[in-house]
Amino acid sequence: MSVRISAMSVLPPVRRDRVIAQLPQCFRKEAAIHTKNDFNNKVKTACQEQRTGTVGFKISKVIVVGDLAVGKTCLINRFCKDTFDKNYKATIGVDFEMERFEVLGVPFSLQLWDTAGQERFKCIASTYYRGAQVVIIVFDVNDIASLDHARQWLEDALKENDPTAVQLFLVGTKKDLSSPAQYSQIEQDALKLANEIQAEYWAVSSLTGENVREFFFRVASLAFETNVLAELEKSGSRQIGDVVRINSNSNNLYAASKKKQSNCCQ
Ligand SMILES: Nc1nc2c(ncn2[C@@H]2O[C@H](COP(=O)(O)OP(=O)(O)OP(=O)(O)O)[C@@H](O)[C@H]2O)c(=O)[nH]1
Ligand SMILES: [Mg+2]
Repeated sequence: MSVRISAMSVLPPVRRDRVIAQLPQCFRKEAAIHTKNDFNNKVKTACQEQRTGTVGFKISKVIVVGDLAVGKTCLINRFCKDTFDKNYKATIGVDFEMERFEVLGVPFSLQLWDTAGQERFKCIASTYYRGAQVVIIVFDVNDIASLDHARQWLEDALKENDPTAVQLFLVGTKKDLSSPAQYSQIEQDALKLANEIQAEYWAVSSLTGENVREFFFRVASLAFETNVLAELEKSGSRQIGDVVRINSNSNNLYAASKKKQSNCCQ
């Protein structure tokens, strides 16, 4: 508790437009990590009671992969800087941005790794895949080949990570460039793939900003939820018992700690 207060006083406050009080909804119910309307009850209670352990200091690593020029950098720049550059500048290797959120009153950070899609930079970029909690596979909704390559990007990203621990998103970009008819055709294929690889599907436009903020809020919220649940599982009953003791009577705590000490010397 005291650590949390001092960390909060050192860091600047989280931007007002990065405060998440409610679970943002998925884009398509047919391809979502889950379709619940609200945060998990255990997570909500833990946040209210400030029992989120180390989650408030955690930085979750997010890697953004996909073919060259599909719009990975523009997607990150639209969200983090609210800018859009119509000129293509290839990412060389990797870049990263930090984004701080506050979810259900708890600070939470995402480290967004923007990787190169160009083949010649791929081997540098792939050395940064390790330790990702979230993998975002980006394709261009006007380029079916970039969707076909999504599986390969996924395979490469998962080589460096525990597949069961990664949250996956499949994101179609440049929605502004496609007609509704063209779009709905590629969306069928994208939804099918998203289901096969168990990814949550989104379609966005970094030019207009459509769905960009909603998407990243969803990523932050789901990553946060997973982290809190993992923390609760890890801490189990021992820490919860300790908190009860602290709250009920500080003398008891002293007695308990003395007892613990004597036990451990035996
Ligand atoms: N119309 C439109 N153009 C976009 C959009 N997103 C990106 N672009 C354009 O697509 C081109 C490539 O965008 P980038 O974000 O640099 O692509 P990238 O995936 O980062 O490419 P690499 O770094 O080489 O892997 C640029 O010219 C962008 O302006 C979008 O939503 N709409
Ligand atoms: Mg780029």
